[in-house]
Amino acid sequence: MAKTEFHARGWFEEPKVQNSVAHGIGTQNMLQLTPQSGQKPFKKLLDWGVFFPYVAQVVRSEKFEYRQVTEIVHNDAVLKHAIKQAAEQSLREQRYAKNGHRLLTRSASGDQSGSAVEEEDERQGISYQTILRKQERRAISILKDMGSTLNNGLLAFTSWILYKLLPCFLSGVVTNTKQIEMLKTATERSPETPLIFVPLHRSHLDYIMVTWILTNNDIRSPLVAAGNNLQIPVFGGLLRGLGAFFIKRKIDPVEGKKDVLYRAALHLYLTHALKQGHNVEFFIEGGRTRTGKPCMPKGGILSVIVNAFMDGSIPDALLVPVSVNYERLVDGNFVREQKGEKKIPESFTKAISGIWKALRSNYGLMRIDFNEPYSIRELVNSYNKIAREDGNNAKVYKPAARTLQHNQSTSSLYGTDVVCEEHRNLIESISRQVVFDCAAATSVMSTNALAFLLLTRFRKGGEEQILAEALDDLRNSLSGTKDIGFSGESSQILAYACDLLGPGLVTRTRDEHGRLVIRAGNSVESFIELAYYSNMLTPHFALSSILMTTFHSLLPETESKKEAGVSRKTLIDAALENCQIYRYEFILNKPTQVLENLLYKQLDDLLFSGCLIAKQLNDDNENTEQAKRLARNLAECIDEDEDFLHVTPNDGGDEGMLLFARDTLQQQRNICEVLAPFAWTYVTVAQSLQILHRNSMLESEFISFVINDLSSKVKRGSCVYAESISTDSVRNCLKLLEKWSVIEVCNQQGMRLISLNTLYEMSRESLNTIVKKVDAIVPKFNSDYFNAAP
Ligand SMILES: O=P(O)(O)OC[C@H](O)CO
Repeated sequence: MAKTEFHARGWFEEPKVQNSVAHGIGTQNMLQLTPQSGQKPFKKLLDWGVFFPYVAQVVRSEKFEYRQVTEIVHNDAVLKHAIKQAAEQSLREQRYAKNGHRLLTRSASGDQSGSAVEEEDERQGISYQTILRKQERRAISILKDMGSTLNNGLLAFTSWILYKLLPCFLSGVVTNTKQIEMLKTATERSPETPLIFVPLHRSHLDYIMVTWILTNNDIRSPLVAAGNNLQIPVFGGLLRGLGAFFIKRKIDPVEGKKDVLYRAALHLYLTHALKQGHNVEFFIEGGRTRTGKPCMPKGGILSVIVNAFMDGSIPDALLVPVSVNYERLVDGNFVREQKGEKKIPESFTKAISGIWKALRSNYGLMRIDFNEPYSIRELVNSYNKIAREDGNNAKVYKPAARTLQHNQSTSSLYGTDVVCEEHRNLIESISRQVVFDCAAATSVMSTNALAFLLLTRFRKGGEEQILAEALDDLRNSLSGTKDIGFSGESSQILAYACDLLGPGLVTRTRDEHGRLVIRAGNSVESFIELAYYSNMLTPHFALSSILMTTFHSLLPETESKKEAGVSRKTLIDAALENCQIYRYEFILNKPTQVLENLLYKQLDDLLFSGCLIAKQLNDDNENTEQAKRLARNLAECIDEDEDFLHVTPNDGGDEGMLLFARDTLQQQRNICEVLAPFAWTYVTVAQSLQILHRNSMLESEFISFVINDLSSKVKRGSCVYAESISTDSVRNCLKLLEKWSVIEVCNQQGMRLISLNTLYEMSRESLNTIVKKVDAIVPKFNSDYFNAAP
């Protein structure tokens, strides 16, 4: 990719637009948008804003009152109670440290009076008052570290700087005009209801971009929950002034011991922020995705917000799922971490060198989508409705005023899974729904499409013309279901995306016949990085990939037996089992959707595309099948009601049989390829379990072992997917094995030790069953018929 020299742009220079593709219809490029500058018709000709558009934009954009919250929290009775709790906890610990069991035993049996205990404390030099004062000072310091200093001055100044700097490395910041209008309408309609922005987290740039976009569209900037790893000199202060409030990434420093004071401070900070009319933003996945696909949600912050609604602190809040995507990731890549190396912590020098590098490069378009907000009140009502109609004793959630919340120990926190037990299922459902919706609404960028084609259809590369036809097909198949973040002629899009990703990732060269050929770079690292871009599309094709792979694993190996086919019910049941294997890798359905129905719907699509053939039905059954297909499509349209439109086909006898389709073999293979790299990671983890036999291991060591094993398989060529080398997927598979009780994970002084559960320790056979179960998700391309594919 040609490097653009960094140069500060002049006062009247228009944003840089060269080397970019057109963004979708109905969208606007914020870099070219200064609605307050006076350039629009009907504004005064001699308006100074015409000459200083960016200054006019930031000076004239709407200013809001941003109330500081820390003082209010500090005076809250609940915090005072938590300080006392923390002091008592500390007192107990000090007594234990000095006296061990001696004092505790005596106190418990009551043979020592209160004053005697105090005397003993005095002898030991323990003073409750000193401890209390220490906890009071700690509370002040926690709030000082945490608190945001969001203010209009810094917002305006940063906004102006960004107008000048962003065009140096981004060709556009694209938003959807209607979505911005929708947010404005929502705030106008109910100004006292806070907006809770919930973006999927891709880059550190997300923090300031969401704020920048909202500020310049006259929407109140949110307080943003940020990990304290970003509390670095200069940048930490800047982020704080732009709305960041910092949260420890590990809430309880000592395992098994709750930091009651910290939890109370955070809980109160958020609740008071909402009560003071602040909008809030938090990243539901905790950190940035390392794989390009969404991570499993962490319920922490959401739990506090739902609690605030449940205890009547706020009448309602609107959750706004936000989808962010970059044509090229400004943060670089996560290849090191995927290969098992440790993350390099954020620092001032790392930030400066990152910014310097960014300014001298081109990252293409950034796209942001604000999706339809959900009212927490309505969400709670609809989950209650389902709970009541299911009639299965599921909990019904009711908001109820609470005067004083004494028990903060289960309140929830940034990037942790700790949620208020009372609402655990509700929080889990809402957070999965938010992540699902964010992922579904993320716009596909040119680089996502190119990487997806290269990894699933053209692993050895392909002629540009043929790739362009495949891109046309992909765009057609996505149309109506996913937003495409680019427009124009497919071969131009490919050339543009190749240029953007650069020759280290993708090469575009002429072959001996003068034809342009596009190939993925041939290093392991290139494939891992390309997978990041490709994985944006993976969840969209996950169900069909599971179905197709399952179908082939059920199909008898020999040519003659294959004609018999597979029954629909057998296929769906086996696919459902395989979906369970991916439970920590993908969110395949919303909590309100029935997975089985979605699989039947995908099955219809596979039949329609000719990837499967239904055994000829007699006329009556044909009509029944058609009616059921229609009903499934209807259920898909009104997915909230799918529970009531659960339609399964008649599976009796030959009529439910699905036959192997010889003509579309390549297409079937492409579909299977979508999840094949994940399957290889999973099966390698399962096979590696044997090293745990009579041998517990640090989780980190086990992960390194699996990554090394995968690397040598890739080197030997026994695994063709270099992108299977993925620490994230290894971790997800370990969670699954823990869930299945195959392994046990115990925490010893902050280190995670894993070992086999007794059954699997005792019986090799049981362990082999697990390997076999996981192996069912690996596409069997070695079968004769796959080799016969063109
Ligand atoms: O992706 P991580 O883990 O570096 O975390 C990013 C978060 O924004 C940290 O606050």
